[in-house]
Order: sequence, then C-alpha cells, then structure tokens
Amino acid sequence: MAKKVVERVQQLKGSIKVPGDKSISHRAVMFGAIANGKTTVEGFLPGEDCLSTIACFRKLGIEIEQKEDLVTVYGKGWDGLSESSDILDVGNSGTTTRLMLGILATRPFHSVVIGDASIAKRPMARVTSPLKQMGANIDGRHEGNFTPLSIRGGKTKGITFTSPVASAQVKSAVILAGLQSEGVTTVTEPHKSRDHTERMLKAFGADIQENGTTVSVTGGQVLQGRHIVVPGDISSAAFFLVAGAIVPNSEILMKDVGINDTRTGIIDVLQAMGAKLEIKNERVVNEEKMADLLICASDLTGTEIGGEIIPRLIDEIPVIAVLATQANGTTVIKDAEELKVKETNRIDTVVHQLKLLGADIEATEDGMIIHGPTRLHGGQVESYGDHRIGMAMAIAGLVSNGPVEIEEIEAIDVSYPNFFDHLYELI
Ligand SMILES: O=C(O)C1=C[C@@H](OP(=O)(O)O)[C@@H](O)[C@H](O)C1
Ligand SMILES: C=C(OP(=O)(O)O)C(=O)O
Repeated sequence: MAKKVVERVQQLKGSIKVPGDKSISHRAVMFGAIANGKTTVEGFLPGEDCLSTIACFRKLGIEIEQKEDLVTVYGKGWDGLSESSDILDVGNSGTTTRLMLGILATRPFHSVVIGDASIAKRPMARVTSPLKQMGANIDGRHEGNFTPLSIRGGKTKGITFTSPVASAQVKSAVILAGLQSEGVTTVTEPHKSRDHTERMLKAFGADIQENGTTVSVTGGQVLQGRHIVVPGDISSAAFFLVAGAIVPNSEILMKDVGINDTRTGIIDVLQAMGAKLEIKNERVVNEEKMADLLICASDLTGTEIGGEIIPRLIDEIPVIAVLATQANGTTVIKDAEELKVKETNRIDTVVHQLKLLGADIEATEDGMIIHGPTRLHGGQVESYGDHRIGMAMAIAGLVSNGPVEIEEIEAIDVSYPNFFDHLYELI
C-alpha cells in the first residue's frame, strides 16, 4: 500500500481543470447503456468508480469504448442488456451499486452484484426494499441489505415511495425502475438531493415530473442516446477551494466546474465563512450549469451547517472539517448522520484523523464540532481506503507545522486520479 507525505507550503498559485463529475459520468454510461443508439461522453471521469460502472455494463452485454475522458456507449435499448455469466463487481462504488440495481430490477434475468470490503458494509435495503415492493426478486445478506446481492428482475409495478433519507442514489434507483414499471412511480425525499438523474433522463427524452422534493415517472419509457459534456466535479474542486482559502497568499482558478444548485453547498459555506471566492463565466452546457471558480487566501470565521444544505455538500464534509480547523471560532456540523454510511464512517474517520494532527474537534451523534483556528502539528494518518479522507488529510498537510504522512493513498484514484499532479502544479 502506497503512502504519501505532504508538507506545509508557502502558497498555491495557478489554474487547474478538475476531472469530470463522478455522479454525471456514472449516469452518462448507464443511461447510454439503456438508451437506443449511440451515446458519446466528453469529460468523463476515468476514476476507479466510474470504470467499475463501465466494466459492469460491458458484462451486461453493452459495447463501450473508453479512452481517457472520451467514452462511446453503443446502447441497444432496455432489451439490449443481457444476463452476465460473471458477477458484476462494483468495486468501491455506492452509486454503481444502487443505480444499477434500479436498472436490473426490471430486467428479466439474474445478476449477482458484489463489491469491496467497504461496499459490503454499506446499507442497500434503502434501495432493495422499494425495488422489492415494485416486484423485483432480490436477496443477499441480512435479507438483501448487504452485498453480495442476487437480483432477478421482471415485471414490476409503480409505487409511491417516501424515502427516509435525502439520497440521490435511492431516488435514482426507484426512478430508473419506474421507467419500465406498470403505472406511475413517485419518490419523495425529506430534502432535495442532487438532481443529475432527472436532468439527464429528460435530455435522453424521458418525461419526468418534478414538484419540490417529489419526482414522478410513468412506465414504458424509452431513451434515446445523445452527446454528453461532463462538467468538472465540484466535489473534487472542493479540495482546492479549501486549500486556496487556508494556505496563505494563494490564488487558484478552477475552470469548467459544475455548479448545479443541488451541489453548491460548499460555495455557500465558503461564502458564509468569509472566503474570497468568485464565480466567473457562468453558463449552461447541456442541462447542467458550470462556471470558473477563483479562490484566494482568506480570513475565515466558523459557521453552522445543517438541514437542507447537508445533501448539497455531503461529500465535502471531510474537507470542510479541515477548513473549519483554520477558521476563527466554532463550526458546528449537524444533521449529517448519512456520513456514517459512506466509504467509511466519515464522522469517526474525520474526527479521529484530524485529532491525530492536533485539531480541536469532537464527534457528535449527527456531525461534529470544530474549534479554530489551530496550528496543526502534522503526524501519521490513514485514508482507511476512503478517497475523500485521503485527500482531506493531504489538504491538512499543506497548513501543518510538521509533515503529514498518509497511508493507503491509492484510495484517491476512486474519484480524483490526478489529484497530486494538480497539487504539485499549484505549489
Ligand atoms: O447519486 C450520486 O451520484 C451520489 C449521491 C450521494 O450519495 P447518497 O445518494 O447515498 O446520498 C453522494 O454521496 C455520492 O458520492 C454520489
Ligand atoms: C460516497 C461517495 O460515493 P459512492 O456512494 O458512489 O461510493 C463519495 O464519492 O464520496
């Protein structure tokens, strides 16, 4: 297992183009696979998670070409998917697992879905339970809550489902099954989660009804392949937004970053904390908003983060915790229980790792409380196989007195394979 040492730097300056959005890359491949005709994708994220999606849909009989960030999917419609003689390995990717189950729920064949040790601990009943209600046959450990899962899809019926969690993966799985189920399928969630599925399905020709936090689809819908331009991933940009704000004398420009309103909680938090952040050249490409983001070193103040903003920044919380260690005053993060069921229990891993570096941070039932500013002293930490923990620790290293040594750093290939290239370009 590889390790990396990150040391304090005087400044970060320059311009980078962060890799493609992970959520949109997954969807482009999956929707292309069930659509009729060719789908071309530009700006695809060649990270491990999205490569797992490609590998699974190849096993389901779809021809997919991929060269770096260019992908072509030769869709043959819903009936073009066929039973795989091999297991479908989702690797570390929750998005692949849950969205693919939504697609497989209406396919009249048998599939076995497995992933790595982290995936085996992540709750799947949140999707397998509504999909079973619709009529799919699913089994697995703990009655279908944990992988390995076996699924035999078939004739399904629309349901009206109220999700207990604001989760785009749950919403997307049920909507995808709804597209090929009898009648109407409706999903309501407690707060609005990312809406890339709704936007992209419409662009593929589907009729999707939206009303606040409720989404409805009627069954029997077919999709048409198309060209997709993937914006840069704001969840990846978040690491350098935080780095630019906390490393003195910094000025970083990030080009072509997706700024879909359901994803911009990190921008709201940086602005609330007093960061010098400019949103430039705002435009809409396909159905998604994008912009160039300029961040400069800033004097920061602690803030409160909770409620509807949580799904809009859920993956950014590890690096927001690093940001808070450098802000004046207290930052409280609450209503974020979902962190416990990510690649690691991110409340535990963030708090434990930042404490090792000298942060004044404590875990709560649904989040964490951080007092700043603290001069971190450095030390030895681990990613625990969680890409976002590995990158958050690297950003902490940039402002620590002593070096920060991070174990199992290869985990970051899941979402940001050229993270260190970008970091070194800016130093
Ligand atoms: O739909 C998606 O692409 C994602 C949804 C979120 O998960 P949940 O749906 O579990 O909140 C997020 O954490 C994940 O990184 C990607
Ligand atoms: C939680 C994440 O992804 P997934 O659920 O797809 O594994 C993430 O990227 O932080």
